[in-house]
Amino acid sequence: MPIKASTNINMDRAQTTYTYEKVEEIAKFLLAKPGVKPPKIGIICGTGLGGLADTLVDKVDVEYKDIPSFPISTVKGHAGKLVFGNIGKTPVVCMKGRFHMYEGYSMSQVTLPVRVMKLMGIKVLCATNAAGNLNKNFQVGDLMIIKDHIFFPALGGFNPLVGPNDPRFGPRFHGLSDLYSRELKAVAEKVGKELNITLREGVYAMNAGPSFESVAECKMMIAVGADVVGMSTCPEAVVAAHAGLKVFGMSLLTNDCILDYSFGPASHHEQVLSVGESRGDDVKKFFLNFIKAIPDSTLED
Ligand SMILES: O=P(O)(O)O[C@@H]1C[C@H](O)[C@@H](CO)O1
Ligand SMILES: Nc1nc2[nH]cnc2c(=O)[nH]1
Repeated sequence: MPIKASTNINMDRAQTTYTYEKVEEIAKFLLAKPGVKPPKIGIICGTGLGGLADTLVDKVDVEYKDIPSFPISTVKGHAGKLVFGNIGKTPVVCMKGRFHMYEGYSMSQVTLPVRVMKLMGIKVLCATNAAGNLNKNFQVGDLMIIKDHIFFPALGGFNPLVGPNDPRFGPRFHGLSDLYSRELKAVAEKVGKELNITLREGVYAMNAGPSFESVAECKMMIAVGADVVGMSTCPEAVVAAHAGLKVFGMSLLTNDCILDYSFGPASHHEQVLSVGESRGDDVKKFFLNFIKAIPDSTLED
């Protein structure tokens, strides 16, 4: 696909691009669409995992290109639309396609949808992703609950909260020691057991991408406590928690990271898509049941 120059892409570190009023305007634009109900849960579908959005009942699709000021998806496996609908009695919105730093989007662009979903009314953000496996006890195809993360770009200054802080989005300083909701993790564990789906738990590390990791980088990530590595999720999780949302994260392990120089060069994207396809049914089954198991009290103000 030819790449078109776009004014939509910039690499500013500061969170200056979208004011509260702009985010509110986008939220109101979406809520005014016929058939759209204020969602209680936002779900970000990772690479190859968009099938979950197709399972919603009473669906309304809105293409990113038709949403004012929204970025567009440029990656295979990310369809580029919001899908509103119901899971059981709960109104949800799925992002069928997310934005990544390596596409050239700023952190404010990557996380814009989270703030839009917050102003539309969500209380819980579920972020899914495809990730490379670093843990010798895990296997390709496993699902892993994210219990914590290592946000390498943020440690280097690319934190989505850099820049002037509007307190209507959240506080200036915000602790991350309980970033991934322990309450939602407990619900997920119970649902996994009931469905007989094995759920691993571990630490997700974010590499900005688009290069997959070198052997030395993989070894470094293992040494600092990462179980899997990907190219997303941390920015959205941080902005969601800053806004007071409960966050649940899940990785599908789509490939083993290469820890041995005897392997040739590997680019995993096609494998990522095919494992997403082959494990998609379990991901759908898990989320349909997980969303239904979230207590009403968790989705109240
Ligand atoms: O959007 P996610 O994090 O699921 O996508 C992963 C990271 C890259 O975008 C892509 C690599 O295949 O999959
Ligand atoms: N950084 C990174 N992201 C991925 N997404 C899916 N697999 C991988 C991987 O091995 N590394």
